[in-house]
Amino acid sequence: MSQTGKDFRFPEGFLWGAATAAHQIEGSPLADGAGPSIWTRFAHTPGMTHNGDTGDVACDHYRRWRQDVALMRELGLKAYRFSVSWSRILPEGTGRVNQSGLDFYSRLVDALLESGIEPLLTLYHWDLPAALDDRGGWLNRDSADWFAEYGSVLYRALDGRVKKWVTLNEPWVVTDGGYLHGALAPGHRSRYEAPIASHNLMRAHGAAVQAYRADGAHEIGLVVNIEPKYPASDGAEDAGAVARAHAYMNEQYLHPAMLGRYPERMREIFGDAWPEWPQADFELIRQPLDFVGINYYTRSVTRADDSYPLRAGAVRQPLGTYTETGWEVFPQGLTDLLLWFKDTYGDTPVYVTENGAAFFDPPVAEDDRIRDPLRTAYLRKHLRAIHEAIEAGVDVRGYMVWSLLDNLEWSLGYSKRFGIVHVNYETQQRTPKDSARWYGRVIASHGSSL
Ligand SMILES: CO[C@H](O)c1c[n+]2c([nH]1)[C@H](O)[C@@H](O)[C@H](O)[C@H]2CO
Repeated sequence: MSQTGKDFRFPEGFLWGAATAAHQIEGSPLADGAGPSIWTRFAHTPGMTHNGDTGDVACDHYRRWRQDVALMRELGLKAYRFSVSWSRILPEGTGRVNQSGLDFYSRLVDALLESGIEPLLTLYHWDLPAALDDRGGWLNRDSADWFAEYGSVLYRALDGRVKKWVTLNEPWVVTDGGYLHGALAPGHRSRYEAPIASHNLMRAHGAAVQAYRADGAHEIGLVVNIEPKYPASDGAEDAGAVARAHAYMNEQYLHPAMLGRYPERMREIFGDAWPEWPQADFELIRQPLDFVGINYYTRSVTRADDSYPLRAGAVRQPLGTYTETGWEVFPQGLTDLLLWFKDTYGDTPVYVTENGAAFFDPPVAEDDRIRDPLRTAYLRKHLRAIHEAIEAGVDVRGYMVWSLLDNLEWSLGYSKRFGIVHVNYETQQRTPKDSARWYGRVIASHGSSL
């Protein structure tokens, strides 16, 4: 029972876990026959990342994975969401399979299962093989076939031991960051390329799900980052800005995947840069899914502005609490989003596949503790927000905290720490923060102690 007297016990079978991604934690990007990814290239391009930080070492998880699985077990995790590095499996992106790469993930999965931890495997968490980028990457319509081929190699090797598969992590970030604004790999800045990359990502998602239905026998879904948009005023201009921002981030991916069409406003947003798509593409994209993963971090109070392409921007809240990445702490937004998802797309099961915060953490104290009360408070509030949505009828099946470990925060390098476990990057020492110990108690109590 929590201090409030309310019992926040979650449904039986609710899956409690933590999430990471290959490029952010593994290191050794070219070990044992692996090929380079677009992030290997991007991070080694001067000026692209904070301090020139790269994933060459990261959390050295490629070599320390046994220790990390033991840590997950000690913390009491029941699930672990991780991604596979495509270019470890297929160094050229297609064709030749690198058995050493398959063996790494096979050993990891077996260790998780032996520890009573369910693996959730993400096929694509942003690290496209560089060899495929050389062939046009997500701008090439063949990318759907490349991705389905890659998925099938993993399905055949791991399905059965892995029973929950994710095709893409956050196609919006891949497109907005990698093709429109250029802040993420491959660093393109084109309003014409962005819709093409985005559409091919969704075609690839559909092709990988189709391939799974042929090769796999368990569950597969899509992970999206969605963010509730609230108008800065009750004026018509801001209402229009909210509608555009909502369509661009939240509906642009879920509508084709769940409804087989784009939201009306995409052409308003991109104008002549928004192509006419063949109807057959929507039959490919809209594949029945076993679940949808929702990554939630913050909300956006939105007003009209002259930014491109949205003509909409976020308004900082003077009384808001903000994390180190500048995101407002707003747990109600998660409840609102989960209710919106159910109202818009129906009763497809949902996992909150990422939720967490970067705060400035103090150093390890003499008692070996790292006191991170702000992170614990953030996680508690968001878990309570999920509980509220479940009570309102949303079928939320699990929660993966972002992240298990402090790790490489993409272009921000190692400057932001999201982990419930601290990583000393000089020594690779892992130290569970207070939030990790607290989370373990929440899991053991099935949420009652929230
Ligand atoms: C824009 O926020 C997104 O929902 C989002 C936040 N995050 C993500 N997506 C990515 O999936 C992770 O790789 C990031 O490390 C993590 C923290 O930044």
